[in-house]
Amino acid sequence: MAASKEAGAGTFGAATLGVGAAFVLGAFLSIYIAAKTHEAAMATHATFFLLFFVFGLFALGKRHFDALERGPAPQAQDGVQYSDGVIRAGVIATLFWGIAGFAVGVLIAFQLAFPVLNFDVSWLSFGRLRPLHTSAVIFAFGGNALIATSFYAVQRTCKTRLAGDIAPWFVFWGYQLFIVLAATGYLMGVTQSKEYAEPEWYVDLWLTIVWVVYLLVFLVTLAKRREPHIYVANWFYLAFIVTIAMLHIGNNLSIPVSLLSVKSYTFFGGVQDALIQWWYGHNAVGFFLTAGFLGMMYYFVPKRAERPVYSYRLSIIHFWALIFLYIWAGPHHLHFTALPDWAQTLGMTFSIMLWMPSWGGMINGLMTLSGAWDKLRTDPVIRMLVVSIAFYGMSTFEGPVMSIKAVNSLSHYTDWTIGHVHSGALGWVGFVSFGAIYCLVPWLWRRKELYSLALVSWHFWVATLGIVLYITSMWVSGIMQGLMWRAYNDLGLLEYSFVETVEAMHPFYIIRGLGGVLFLLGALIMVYNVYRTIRGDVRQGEKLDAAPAGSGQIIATPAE
Ligand code: HEM
Ligand code: HEM
Ligand SMILES: [Cu+2]
Repeated sequence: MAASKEAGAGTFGAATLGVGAAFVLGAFLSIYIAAKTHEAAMATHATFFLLFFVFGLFALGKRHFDALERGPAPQAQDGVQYSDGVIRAGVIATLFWGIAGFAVGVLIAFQLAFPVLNFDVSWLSFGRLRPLHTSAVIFAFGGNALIATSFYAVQRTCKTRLAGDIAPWFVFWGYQLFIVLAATGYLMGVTQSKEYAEPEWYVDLWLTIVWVVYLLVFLVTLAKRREPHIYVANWFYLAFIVTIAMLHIGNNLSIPVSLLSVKSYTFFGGVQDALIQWWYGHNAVGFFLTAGFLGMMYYFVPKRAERPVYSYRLSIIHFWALIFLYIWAGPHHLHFTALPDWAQTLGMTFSIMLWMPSWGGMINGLMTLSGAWDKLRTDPVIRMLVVSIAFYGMSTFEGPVMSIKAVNSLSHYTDWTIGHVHSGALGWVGFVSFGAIYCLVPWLWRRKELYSLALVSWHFWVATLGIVLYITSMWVSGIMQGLMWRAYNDLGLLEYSFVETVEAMHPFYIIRGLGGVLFLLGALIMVYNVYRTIRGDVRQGEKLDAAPAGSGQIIATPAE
């Protein structure tokens, strides 16, 4: 089906014309808004939209004329012409945004230690750079990694080409536009002040369009699969895509002031707004930072280890339990607030139960290596993947503990939360993505192996040391901070002033910053390694005892 579409590219297809028409309309709307608005930020963003549509039109035209004079069809695998170009672009975007996001993380870490680094410039102030960091690492780095790996896994496990010709590219470029709008918006002070959902209404609408196309590409690819079974990684990816759509729309319901203004007012007020926000925020962790990356784990760990998933049955239980429990746990972000007590207790209870399916997933991932444990020694990519699973286990144990109200009364608002976040973010999300990229690059660029496995090993150790410095310093700093806040003297007065707690945290902020530098350094080593691999180089004198895992076949179909 897809192949015939490729062959029949002689005339402008209906899809090309439809998308072209939509882009023309979009361009005119952008010009109108840019010309009429009184807000500099809106004018800037309308111009970005305009550029997107104009370049989009050129790209459509170029694609059409290239198709007219296309040479012999590219090489097929398993008799399928996979669409890999968009995945290659996704891998590069992941690396690019990863470096940007980590670098901003390092900067804001040092701003907390040395406030002079705010430079008295509003654009560079901590308040604007912090959401820039969180969005860059979660949505730009993590999101691109998820889109790219999901496009890879769904094609290979369904033995069919990705649905649509233009659609996957629209998802890719549309998503990059979303990132640029969000990031530049924060710098200009445009935000609706909802954590992890800072972008304003027009950016939200744009993301909704992109996301729906993403969902359609994924679903139609699944529907035209040439394998009877839908492999478990796809369920996790699908749960991620569907739930993020639901959360994004729910939490961003708002009324814009006018078509020409960036400002909007949220639908909800007071504690209802808080509850919706943390229903969103918690499940963004659950479905973006967890379910999506579990999809990655379920594809890349078995592939790299060349072993089937340890227990397919466990993966099914793990899946349903995880998605059922996660959705109720959001109130653990609102302990001791105006939220009714029963709701807080409900959130706590579901969080504690969540420990079980989380560890089910961890066990399934780790035990997939049974019989291949020697690969931990010989293959640093496997080592990276395994350690990511270990961090997943650690943060999903810490989370339930922190959700207990007695514990949360100490940990809430402190650096302990920040430590928890980054053991999940750096250890789990970061490492599983790095592992997947190290697998993907040789497969996508048709290289035998990476330029250097020794450099992967360096990346692994440098980054691991960075994570350890980050999270241990935050545990100490966080618990100290919490204890200092609640310390009373004999007269019943507070023992410490606020500024004394800030002073006490200073050394730990420096340690955290250094940890961040190491993590960033590791990522730069990866970029170099990937660059040399793409160029087709192999490092001299390197002993390759790790057998490269082949690509193109489904390694793990159900054992039953
Ligand atoms: C070089 C690596 C990194 C450094 C140095 C770093 C540093 C920081 C700093 C200083 C903060 C603000 C903490 C505060 O307000 O007290 C922060 C927040 C945050 N970072 Fe990172 N970060 C890094 C990587 C990442 C990655 C890879 C992710 C996710 C995949 C991530 C996710 C987050 C999140 C979600 C928050 C907000 C936490 C909260 O509000 O509780 N970070 N980071
Ligand atoms: C069973 C799994 C988990 C549970 C029950 C859980 C629970 C919690 C709790 C209780 C908090 C503190 C809320 C507060 O005091 O404000 C928290 C914060 C957070 N957790 Fe987890 N966690 C889990 C797994 C994870 C994982 C795997 C990640 C990252 C990949 C993660 C990312 C975060 C983030 C980003 C925050 C900070 C939210 C904010 O205030 O900005 N969590 N989690
Ligand atoms: Cu949560």
